Amino acid sequence: MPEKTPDEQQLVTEKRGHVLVVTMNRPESRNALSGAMLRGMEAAWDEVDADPDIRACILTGAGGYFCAGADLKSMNEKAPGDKFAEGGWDLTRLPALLKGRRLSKPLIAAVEGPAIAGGTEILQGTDIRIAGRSARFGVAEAKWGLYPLAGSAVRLPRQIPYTVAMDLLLTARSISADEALEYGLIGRVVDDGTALDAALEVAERIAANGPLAVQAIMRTVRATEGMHEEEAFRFDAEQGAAVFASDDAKIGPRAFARKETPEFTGE
Ligand SMILES: C[C@H]([C@H](O)CC(=O)SCCNC(=O)CCNC(=O)[C@H](O)C(C)(C)COP(=O)(O)OP(=O)(O)OC[C@H]1O[C@@H](n2cnc3c(N)ncnc32)[C@H](O)[C@@H]1OP(=O)(O)O)[C@H]1CC[C@H]2[C@@H]3CCC4=CC(=O)CC[C@]4(C)[C@H]3CC[C@]12C
Repeated sequence: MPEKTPDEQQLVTEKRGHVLVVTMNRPESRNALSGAMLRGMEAAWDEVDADPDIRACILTGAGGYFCAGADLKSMNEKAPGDKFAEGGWDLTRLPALLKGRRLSKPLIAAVEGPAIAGGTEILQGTDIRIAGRSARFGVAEAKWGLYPLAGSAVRLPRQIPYTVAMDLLLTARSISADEALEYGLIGRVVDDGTALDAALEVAERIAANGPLAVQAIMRTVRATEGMHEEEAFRFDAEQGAAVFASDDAKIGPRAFARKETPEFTGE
């Protein structure tokens, strides 16, 4: 394997069994997002979707920090506004930050330290969220005269109570992990330094389940968002029937009867 360039090292991936761990790696800048990091993230999501051996993935940050959003210092060299004005940008989609792109496998966030601005924005594209007790969350963009362009003005009020979402978006203040848990922005608070271990435990549990079942559940949840119940149940029925017709649906009940652990093939 050729050695990675410094740019490529800003986003590190590691496969642990059936789990891909994706690490934002600029700890000296609290893992602030660079163009190179975004390119790495997009490639990682492509790998997750394309590799049938990957059954779950984790997004985390190096050095005890999750992510401080866009690199504000580099915006003094060339502002995103100037970049965008050059053309070639479709701002309805930022696939690296999971705006306009949803993964086909479960994504778990393992948060330590700050998850601010873009950090809380990408969090909203994850499925299961675990944070160390000292983690902090917030959508700080307005504080700097910026806009949360990775989707928070749309997604946050759909994920947490309206008044809390508006408070966070408009005041740009940050909140603790306990508050984020109370509002349902995250699902679990653990001791500092153990978020990745807890995320790995969850990912391994998911990876041990029938992959066809897991991915069909993901598809149904995603595709039926905003659908009328009748239409949603039609989609749900198609997905469920396909899973019940699979080999995995025979392997599971057989293992139960034999008091064995099922070894799913994903077929
Ligand atoms: C549009 C999205 C997104 O919505 C926009 C944003 O995310 S705006 C970012 C706002 N961020 C913040 O408000 C966080 C600022 N930081 C802090 O508040 C604190 O640092 C902290 C709470 C995070 C941590 O506090 P600490 O006390 O622990 O540490 P501190 O001493 O403060 O910091 C330690 C050192 O780290 C440096 N640091 C911290 N944060 C940042 C930061 N955000 N940027 C740079 N450096 C940071 C700090 O200065 C210290 O360093 P010293 O040297 O020691 O002083 C956008 C999201 C992604 C964008 C795209 C990215 C790629 C692109 C590249 C381009 O060229 C074109 C545009 C684009 C595509 C770009 C477009 C916008 C986004 C999509």
